Amino acid sequence: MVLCPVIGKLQHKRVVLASASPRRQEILSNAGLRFEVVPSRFKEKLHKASFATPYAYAVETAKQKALEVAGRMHQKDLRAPDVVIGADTIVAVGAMILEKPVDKQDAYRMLSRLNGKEHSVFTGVAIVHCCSKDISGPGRTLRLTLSSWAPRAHPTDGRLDTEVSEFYEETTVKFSELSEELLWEYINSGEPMDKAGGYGIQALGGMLVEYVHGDFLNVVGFPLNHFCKELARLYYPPRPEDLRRVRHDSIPAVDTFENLSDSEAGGSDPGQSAKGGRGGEQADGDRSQAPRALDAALNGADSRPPFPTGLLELMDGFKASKVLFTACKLRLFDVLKDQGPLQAADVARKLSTCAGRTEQLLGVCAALGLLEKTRRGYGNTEVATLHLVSDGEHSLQGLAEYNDAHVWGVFTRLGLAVREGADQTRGVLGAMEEERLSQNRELTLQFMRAKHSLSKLTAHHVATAFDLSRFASACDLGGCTGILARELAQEYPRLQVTVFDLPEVTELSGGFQRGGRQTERIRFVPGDFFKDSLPEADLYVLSRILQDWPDDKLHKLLSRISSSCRPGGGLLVAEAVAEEEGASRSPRLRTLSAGQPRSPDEHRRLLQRHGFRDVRVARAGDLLCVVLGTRAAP
Ligand SMILES: Cc1cn([C@@H]2O[C@H](COP(=O)(O)OP(=O)(O)OP(=O)(O)O)[C@@H](O)[C@H]2O)c(=O)[nH]c1=O
Repeated sequence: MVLCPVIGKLQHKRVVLASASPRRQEILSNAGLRFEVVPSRFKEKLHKASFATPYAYAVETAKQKALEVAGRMHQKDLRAPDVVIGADTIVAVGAMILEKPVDKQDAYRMLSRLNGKEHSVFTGVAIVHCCSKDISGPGRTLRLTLSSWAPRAHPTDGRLDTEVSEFYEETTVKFSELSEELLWEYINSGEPMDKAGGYGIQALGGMLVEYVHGDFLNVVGFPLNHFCKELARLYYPPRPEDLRRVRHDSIPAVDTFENLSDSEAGGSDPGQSAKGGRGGEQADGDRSQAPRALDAALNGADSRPPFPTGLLELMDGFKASKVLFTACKLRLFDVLKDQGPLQAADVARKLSTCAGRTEQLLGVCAALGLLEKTRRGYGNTEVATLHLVSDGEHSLQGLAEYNDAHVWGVFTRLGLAVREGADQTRGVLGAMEEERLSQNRELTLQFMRAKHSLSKLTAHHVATAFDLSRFASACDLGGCTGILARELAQEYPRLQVTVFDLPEVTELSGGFQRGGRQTERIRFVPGDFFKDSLPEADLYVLSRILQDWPDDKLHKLLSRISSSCRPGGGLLVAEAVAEEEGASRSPRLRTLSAGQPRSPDEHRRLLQRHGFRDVRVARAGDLLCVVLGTRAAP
């Protein structure tokens, strides 16, 4: 059987399938693989929003399922299996990921989303090669860095070293237009309940399907063909002379995009190179993932270090940001919102851009989960519709524009900042400082749009982190466009809110106001909180202000607020979350301003130092920590 030699490579190894899926077990058994079944106990609760693409989520889930079983078996019987296979199948429609329905209503919700639509089924697969090594034993113990920071088992008398090979497969499926009656009849059959997306293509669910493009078994739950190719690559790696130039596809297809930047646009559709999954391409440059490399490395026959996948992702990261910024600047998402889906050539025509390079850009955006590609062309995904269309309620277009126009330049001067220690924002935004915002209206507006879009994400969390109903008036220092003021006025019907900010900001804030009753309780007062008297208020608010100032300025501002605040008054501070004190600072690079994120305890001590007591700390989403202190009697 053509695949036997490949499957045969595993015949003399202890293979475990870390899956309770009867379909997966059947597919692998039918292919002649001998294995034990040890269902994984990994809870499939990874934070979906933290993955750039649906398939990245499936691959990571598959990996964690397999590593959990490998670690548990290593602990239990001190001899981990040789190979553990994990898999995770998800259905993706737009940027929405559909897993197994929790109940019939959920199944109905899923099937309704899929009804009459084309969607993708991704199965992520992880092949974990294990090697238990007795750390007290003789010989060389080589700690191999995992290609991903996977949890290690807590060895009793040996360390479990693992090498993870991972990939995903995508299959496109289209449902016919289905009646409510048929959907409920299918749901009441019970078949949907243990299947991603709420359907089983291999059974009754087959009746719902109009067409399938790609590997059918991948939909059922295990991409056998890709799995065998992966085994072939691992156990029969190409000879050096066969090796193509190593391509790092940590940012799918950006590499292709870059290659084409120096030649007439054309070439392969980057979206396709991303479809094959990372294992196929990554592994070409990733030979150290092959088990032979692990054996050789452990026996000293080969001292090459493990492939630095994570590091390459870090090196490539800037390309993805620049692709996003370019797409935003071209208003790509606006065009697709109004006229999508569109074929690449039509997009190029509407944007008056080069057809070939536009196609590359679209492919990369699709690979990054910003666009979805169907037979009818490219359309916005859910996240693009929500956050990248310029007039959307939750648009982050302003932030992208500002980062591209200004912050990007700041980071090009990072070396100077590190060498000279100066705050390099002056180098790029210096124009803003020296010539003052008032003489640079466009720059001010870009800054305000960026701050407006970012503040919109957290304004409600900040306004509701504590019960502020005891205050009758609030002053939002540096309140910019008044987005937080709106939330405060909306949340606390009797609160009067003053937004206090530089004259060149308050004169432009009108453009950001939307109507509504609460605006009657909001006023904008121009001024400089370092120089001018602060408006009277029961509660002073600082949202994303302190972290942008050096300590001397920060203490000056807090001292001025403390003097203006009457006993019993409050100070509400909302700032970027930093790691706990002493840990490495949040890896999110700041805009090189002179301030830095502080831990909740550092904020607490800061307020106490300036006369505030009963200091409480809360979290506002993933981004901010909120601190509220009460002014003590002097
Ligand atoms: C789209 C589709 C999915 N499935 C099954 O859906 C489950 C996905 O869930 P999972 O979390 O990946 O796997 P599991 O079943 O929970 O097992 P485990 O690996 O232990 O998590 C798997 O069963 C698949 O076959 C079908 O049988 N037919 C289909 O058309």
